[in-house]
Amino acid sequence: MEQTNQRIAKISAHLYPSNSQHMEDSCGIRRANCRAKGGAPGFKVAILGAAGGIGQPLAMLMKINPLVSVLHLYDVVNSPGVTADISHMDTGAVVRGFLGQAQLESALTGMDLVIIPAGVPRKPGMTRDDLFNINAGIVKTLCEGIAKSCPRAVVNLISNPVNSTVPIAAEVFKKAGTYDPKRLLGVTMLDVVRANTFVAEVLGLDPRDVDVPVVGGHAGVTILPLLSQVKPPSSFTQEEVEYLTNRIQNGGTEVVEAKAGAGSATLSMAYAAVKFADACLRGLRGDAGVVECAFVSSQVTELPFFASKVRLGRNGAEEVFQLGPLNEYERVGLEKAKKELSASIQKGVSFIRK
Ligand SMILES: NC(=O)C1=CN([C@@H]2O[C@H](COP(=O)(O)OP(=O)(O)OC[C@H]3O[C@@H](n4cnc5c(N)ncnc54)[C@H](O)[C@@H]3O)[C@@H](O)[C@H]2O)C=CC1
Ligand SMILES: O=C([O-])CC(=O)C(=O)O
Repeated sequence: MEQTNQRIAKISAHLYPSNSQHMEDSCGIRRANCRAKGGAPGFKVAILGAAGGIGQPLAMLMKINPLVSVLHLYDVVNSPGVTADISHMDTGAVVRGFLGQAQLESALTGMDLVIIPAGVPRKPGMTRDDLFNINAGIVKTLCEGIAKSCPRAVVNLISNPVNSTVPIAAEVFKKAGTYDPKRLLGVTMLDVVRANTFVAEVLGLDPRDVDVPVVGGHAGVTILPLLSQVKPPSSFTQEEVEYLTNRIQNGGTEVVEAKAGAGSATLSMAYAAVKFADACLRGLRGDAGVVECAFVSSQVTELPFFASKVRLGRNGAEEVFQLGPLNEYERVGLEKAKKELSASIQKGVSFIRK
């Protein structure tokens, strides 16, 4: 009997070299005999709000991303179930779940990239700004956690109103002494994704071959598609310009109304968030020429934050590009966008400085 036990121990030690360390599995249960997974090079990514409408498909898509080695899923509800589910996917990333404020620190420690889709979504008849009262506090708390536990992480902020939540995050980081403007990015990728789709429809092209810069911010008239700079170079009638600008600016509302009270864009947003996060990770890896639109600290206009094309590198948004030549229609749109943006930015700043 003793001999048999020794043989099993020997085989086990060979098969499970990490046996003595007891790995924590995806449900947070400490389980013996889990072989140390991974070792695969990659980045550590946390999703805050991972059990939500965006969070769940986003978690699924990030689990597939080969650049991710560790995926932390944090929420105030339901994260154990989502984590258990996602963790069964036979892709490289190791998944761990975290539930509630008491586990925020563990969820964030060591992360390279933090994606934040936490917060309430719109219902028909609401503007994104109507979400401010609830989401401002959520973003503040989560950013305080980031400042404490992973101050060097790149942050992708999705929670609305982005035009105000990004300034809130910046103020929280400034207060904590950890602010690096290059590492804080408001996610406006869905505006670009929509613009590519709608413009491709009008031009009769494959959306994958179309690139539309969308600048400004992420609400109504602050969403400014630059149709004069579409690639491949294209011309539009004035009617097409007005139709496209209006549809791109109101894409979010189109989904909110179609969902009729059941929330806002989640699936297309998860797609857009992964497209953007993947670009950030390629930048962190050191890939050259990674350029996407994002709402960042900016000197492109007189406003402290503005969405435009940025070059993503090892330190986040390493270069913020100028807007390039605008036509008259776009110049008028820019003035309108700046007026609303300025108020939204100020509202975010005042929330923390009050
Ligand atoms: N930037 C963009 O382009 C877009 C932004 N959004 C915004 O994303 C946010 C989330 O949308 P959905 O996923 O549809 O909402 P949802 O309500 O389905 O999910 C939100 C999740 O956040 C969680 N949450 C709430 N408070 C939290 C906290 N303190 N810490 C961690 N998690 C917390 C909730 O438990 C829930 O699981 C909304 O503010 C929405 O307006 C939505 C679409 C596009
Ligand atoms: O419209 C909303 O409330 C959600 C959002 O930001 C979008 O879909 O662009």
